[in-house]
Order: sequence, then C-alpha cells, then structure tokens
Amino acid sequence: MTRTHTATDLRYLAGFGNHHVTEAIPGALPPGRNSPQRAPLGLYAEQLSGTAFTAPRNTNRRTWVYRLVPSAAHGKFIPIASGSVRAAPLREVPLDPNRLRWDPMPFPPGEADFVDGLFTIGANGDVEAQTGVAIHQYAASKSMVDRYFVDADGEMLLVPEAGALLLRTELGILHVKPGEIAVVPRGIRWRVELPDGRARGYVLENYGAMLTLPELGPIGANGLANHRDFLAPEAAFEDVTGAVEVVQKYGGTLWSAEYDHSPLDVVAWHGNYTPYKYDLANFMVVGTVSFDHPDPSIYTVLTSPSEVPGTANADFVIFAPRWLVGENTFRPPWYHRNIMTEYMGLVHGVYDAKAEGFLPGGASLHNSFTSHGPDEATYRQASTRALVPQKIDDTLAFMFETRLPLRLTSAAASAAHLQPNYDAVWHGITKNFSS
Ligand SMILES: O=C(O)Cc1cc(O)ccc1O
Ligand SMILES: [Fe+2]
Repeated sequence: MTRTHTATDLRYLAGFGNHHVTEAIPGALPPGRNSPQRAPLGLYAEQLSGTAFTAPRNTNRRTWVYRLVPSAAHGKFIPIASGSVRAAPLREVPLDPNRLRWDPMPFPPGEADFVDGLFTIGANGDVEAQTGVAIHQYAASKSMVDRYFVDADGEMLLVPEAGALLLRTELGILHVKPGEIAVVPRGIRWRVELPDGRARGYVLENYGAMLTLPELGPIGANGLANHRDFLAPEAAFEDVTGAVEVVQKYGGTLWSAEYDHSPLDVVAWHGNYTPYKYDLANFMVVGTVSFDHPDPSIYTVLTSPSEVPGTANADFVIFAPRWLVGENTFRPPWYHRNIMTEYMGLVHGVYDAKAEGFLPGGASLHNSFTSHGPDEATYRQASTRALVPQKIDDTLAFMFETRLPLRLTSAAASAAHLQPNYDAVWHGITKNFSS
C-alpha cells in the first residue's frame, strides 16, 4: 500500500486553466504522443474530457492520465440511500417568497464523513439538462479512508468555514483551509481527509458551464482574482489493492460500487481539466474611490456563464477585507430587490450589512425579487456615522448568486436551525419622511 504525501510536502502547479504537465515518477508520461502502443512503466493511458471534444479552444478542457489500471476496471454501481443529498428539479416545497436565514449548521450526531455530512439546501435548473446549481453545506467528523466520491452531476466549489480539508483526488492532493476555496471538476474521483478532525463549510454544485474567471471590462488586464494564484495539484497516486467503495452522484442519486483497487492511481497526467484551489486573500478588491456603493459583481471570483450574455448560471462573489472611503455615501449594501437569487454564507467575522444573527457556518437566502438590505441597526449606524476612511477587516462573507430562483429541500425548509423570525431584523425601520 502506498499513500505518501502529508499536507506539508505538497507543491502545486500555478495558473488558471493552464495546460499542466506532471509526473509522480519521472518518465511516466509518454513523450511526444498521448497514446503510444504501450505507455511507459506499464501504465494505461486514458483521456478525461470535461468539455465536448469539439468545444472551442478557449473553453476546451481535457486531461490525459496515465494510471495503474484503466478506470473502466470496476463492477456494477447500485443505488444507495441519498441521505440529505438532493438535486434539481426539486419540488418538495413551494417556492417561498420569504427571506430566510439559518443558524450555523449543526454537526450530525455520530461520525459522518464528507459524503455522509452533505446537506442539500436547495437547487435550481435541471441536473440532467446541465443547467442550474445545487447548494449544499457539509459537516464532517470522519476522514474517508477506503471510500471515494465522484460527482457526475456538477463541479463542486468548496468553501471551508471550519477545519481544513485534504482533498485526495485522481490528479493529486489539495490542502484547503478556511479562507481558501477548491473546485473539483465533475467526473473526478476524490476522497476527503480531515486534518483537524472536523470540518464544516459550503458547496456550490454547478451543473452548468464550468466556472471561469469573469471578464474584466474597463478594469483592464489585471485585478480581482488573478490567473497565477489558482493552484492545481501535482500528480500523486495510491497503489492500493483491496476492496474500496466508490460513491457516485449521478442524476441526483447516490450510487455505490466496490472496486478492488484505489481509483486514485494516476501516476502522471497532462492537461487543463483539473481540480484547483485558490486563497481568497489573493483577491484584489476593487471599489469606489469617490461615491456610491457599486454593484457586488465587482467582487466576483468565479462565474459560470449561461447562454444569456452577462447573466450567470452562477457567480461566486466574496466580501473580503477592504477600505470604504465613499464620500456622502451610504456605505453598506443598499436596500434592493434582484431577479438573481442570493445565497450567502460567512467564513469568519461580521458581514457589514447585518449587525447580528448572520454567523459563521450559518447562511441566508434572498430568493429572486425578495426585498432585503441592511438590518435596522446597520441602517441607523451607517446613515449617521462620520464618513472617515474605514477598514472593513477580519471578515470574509460570500455569495452564491444564481439566475434562477432556488427551490429548497424540505429538510432545509423545516430545519431546526432555520431562524423563526428573520423578518424582525427589518422591524423598527420607521418613516423619517418630513415634507
Ligand atoms: O444582499 C447582500 O447583502 C449582498 C449584496 C451586497 C452588496 O454590496 C450589494 C448588493 C447585494 O445583493
Ligand atoms: Fe442582496
């Protein structure tokens, strides 16, 4: 059995969407061709296509892997209980026009690995039509050892809130801690170890076009999330023989198959279809240096475009430390209604639109066209404070923004940690009008 790497000896390959080349054993990659009659070291060659063969060059994603056994070498998948995992289309409860907020998600009783601890909040679109998203939270207390996961339904954007994750994937290992994010593409096998014993966080499962960097328009060639800060793993493999379980999410259902070897047996690979991580501290925040509160699209880290120009299937947006300097400006978010649906979570600190009740590990959902904005305490404070330069610090909130309303699971809609009276945060906002 070979399972070598620890979190400390990990090295990464830099660059968003780059064509990387990596060998865990020198000489494992065939030079000059992808598919020689016999691949080096007795390995099997296999292509993993994340986009259609014929997708335009600038969006085409594929990786060639050189592995101990072809991934085809496995038995039958059988459906298993899906726990708290659901997929779109969801029709468990009516679409709810209320603003909703949840307390921090409790850890399940007993031990739960990452898959056991996945809890679907809601979804939109249609998993089989490869459009829309599901939003999940996870709370895990046990590492996956002889158990692997693969999501054929979407790529998974992981936002850890508590505890690091060691993601052992087919293409190598990523160590991801709160303040960082990771994306695991659809169809890649992986398992999750918990270096801190427990871990909790958020997942955007993107059924649609792969997440990419947003256009920068007049911002120019630099800024927001920069290409070079996205890190893919170096090749690392497990040479493990013996019964292991592979759990596959396929069409919204969990399926299980027994393999007689670890599916993480890729010794070398080259290509641009890879898992990756990104440290949100590297995000260059752009904001006003004159007046008014800009639209939060300037805080977009990654976007999944839809076929409608400028209208994302999903955006991943962060509210990171930054200076507020706007003159004669109400500096927190304005009151608003938005056709796009806004699901928010908090990694740490306090979010500047909510004085109380929005907590790390908790979440809010402002579905399409629901009225929201600063709570009463925030309004009072921000509309009267002296407008000296102010640093928003020690905080990291984020938003999964998606173009279709989000249908909740009945479990999320009736969860014990759903706050009973979120509307009250806007009580006490009174008329100031005088003519
Ligand atoms: O609702 C929210 O708190 C998110 C948000 C932040 C912001 O600065 C502007 C609009 C917006 O929806
Ligand atoms: Fe909003």
